[in-house]
Amino acid sequence: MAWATPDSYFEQMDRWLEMEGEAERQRMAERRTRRGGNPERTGETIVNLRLVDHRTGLAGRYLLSLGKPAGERLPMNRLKVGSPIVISDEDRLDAAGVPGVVSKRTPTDIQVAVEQWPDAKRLRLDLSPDEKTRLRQAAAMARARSVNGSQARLRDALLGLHEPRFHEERPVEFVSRLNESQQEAVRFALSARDVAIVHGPPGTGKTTTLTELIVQAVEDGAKVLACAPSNTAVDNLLERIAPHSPSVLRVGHPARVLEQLRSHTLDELVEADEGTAIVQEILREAEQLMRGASKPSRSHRGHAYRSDLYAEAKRLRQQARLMERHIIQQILDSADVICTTLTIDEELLGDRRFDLVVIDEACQSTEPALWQAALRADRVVLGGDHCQLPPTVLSKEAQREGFGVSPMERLVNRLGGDVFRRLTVQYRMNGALMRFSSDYFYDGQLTADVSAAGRRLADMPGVDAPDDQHPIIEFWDTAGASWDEELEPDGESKRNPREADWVKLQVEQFLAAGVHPDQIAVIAPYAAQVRLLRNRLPIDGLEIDTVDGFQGREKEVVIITLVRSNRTGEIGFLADERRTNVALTRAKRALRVIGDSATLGGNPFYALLLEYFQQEGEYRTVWELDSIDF
Ligand SMILES: Nc1ncnc2c1ncn2[C@@H]1O[C@H](COP(=O)(O)OP(=O)(O)OP(=O)(O)O)[C@@H](O)[C@H]1O
Repeated sequence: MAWATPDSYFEQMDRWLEMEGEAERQRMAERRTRRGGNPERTGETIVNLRLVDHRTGLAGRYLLSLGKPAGERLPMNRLKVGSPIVISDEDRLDAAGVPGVVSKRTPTDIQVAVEQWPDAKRLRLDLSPDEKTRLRQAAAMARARSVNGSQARLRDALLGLHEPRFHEERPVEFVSRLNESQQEAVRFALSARDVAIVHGPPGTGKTTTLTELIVQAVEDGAKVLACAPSNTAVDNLLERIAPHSPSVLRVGHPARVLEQLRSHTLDELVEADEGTAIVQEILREAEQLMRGASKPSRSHRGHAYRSDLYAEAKRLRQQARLMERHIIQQILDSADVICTTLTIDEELLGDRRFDLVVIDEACQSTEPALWQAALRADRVVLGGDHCQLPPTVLSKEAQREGFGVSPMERLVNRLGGDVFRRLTVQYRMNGALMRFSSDYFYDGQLTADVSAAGRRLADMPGVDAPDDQHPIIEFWDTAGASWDEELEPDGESKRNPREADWVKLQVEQFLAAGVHPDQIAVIAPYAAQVRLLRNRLPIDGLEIDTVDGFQGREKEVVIITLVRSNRTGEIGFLADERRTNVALTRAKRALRVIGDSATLGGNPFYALLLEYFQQEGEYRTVWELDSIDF
């Protein structure tokens, strides 16, 4: 989509943002008032939680760890680190809950940061509409609308209103070993005067390339803001940058609590700062004064004395807060690279500007999410792949109108090759496994690096697989076998029990051959099928998830169940080819897919995919199985 002026663009975005807000609010209201059925089924609610532990975080927030009774595992849910939530009293759902943010997750516990103590025994968590983020995005867009000078030039370049401009490329001494297309992308991005894009198809080292770009920019003396839409993607970047640049700082909640990441978080750095001991001492003193003041006293003088103590305690608290703020600002000042999600804590970063903003996974960002980060420098580099998952949009109407198109996709479509460089060597898939995706999505430009090109299951230590020269690439067709899809009881999601039986058989075969459970991914497009499979295959280490859970990840073996099988050829959101592209490109050595060619084959994309399996791999039918009544 193209807009003729900044005003028309921002007016459209304000409208879509409002529609999205309305869709989120409606969804939460429906969830909270729905009676009967299992409220956890949506993945947006967890019920029957108890307080397991608590502590105090920065700026006096409470960090509450919540879990099920007897340490039961939490249900499959979409409450990720950084998600806004509401905690409510399970028995008083009509009362307004306490708002907060998820700050950590384990299989059995979920930690949330809140400013108020929730007063209840049985707690419920609901994913909440993200009003705060929306307000920040709307405010950033309002600013972007009225900027001038170099910022206006960048804005207009990001809107595609003028061609991107570049300096002459300069020679670069790379710190990592990069292939030719990666080197070219770094030189290109370093030469950008306003905007440049690094297009990274699956496994091509997009994050590796963006990391090199950041390291090079820092060597040139630049201050860099490194962002991504999700906490996990920010952590990925941070993990790569940290070994090269000690002064990299992570703000916000890290989703992965790795030791090497923790030492870069603002919380840890503040804690390690010498000044923090003094702040804590002052806070202790303030607390003592408060305690003294709250002791009962009858004398008249006592009353005045008490209010003096309160006033002094308040003064000390303010002093401590100021000192803490000063420490934080010093830490921010000394960082060469600051890593954060696109939802920027404006209070923390103030009007700090950078020489370069880098946004990884930029194709998972909506347009309004771009502007908080983009306005903080005159140069922006976006990295991503518009042929993989687009941003999530709830409002069906906004989606239909085009809200699901990320800024990166829009720019690539509008400006073409002038604005991006594509990485073309991939390090994940065996060459044959890669071919379909390369031909269909990437103009046949991908090649497999020698380290990956010949990867086979038989080469894995301890695995007893046929010593075939080919990787495993199989499509199992259920056409005519009546392995029909069904609607999950009390739900809207689809599942296919017979395909689930087949998946179980495949997993058992791979395990028997010596493949470790954590080397296998089972991918299903529908949450109901994921739930069914998780019940049937409770194997430690085996990951069963929807496509979204696997974006950016890889496994030795991937099993995909496509679920849809009906007489009308309806394929629902399988029609989004990019979703299937992600699923197909996670495997390094073995890929087995099950689906119904009669249902899928009417779609030209799946017709080509089936052809690929016939040519490159094996095309089998479930009629071959010893008994299809297993
Ligand atoms: N030039 C290179 N030489 C050797 N290995 C490389 C090179 N570039 C990337 N890799 C390897 O390829 C793998 C993928 O790299 P990276 O995670 O940077 O890719 P990505 O494109 O961000 O991945 P995704 O497909 O998940 O978005 C990593 O294991 C990385 O070490």
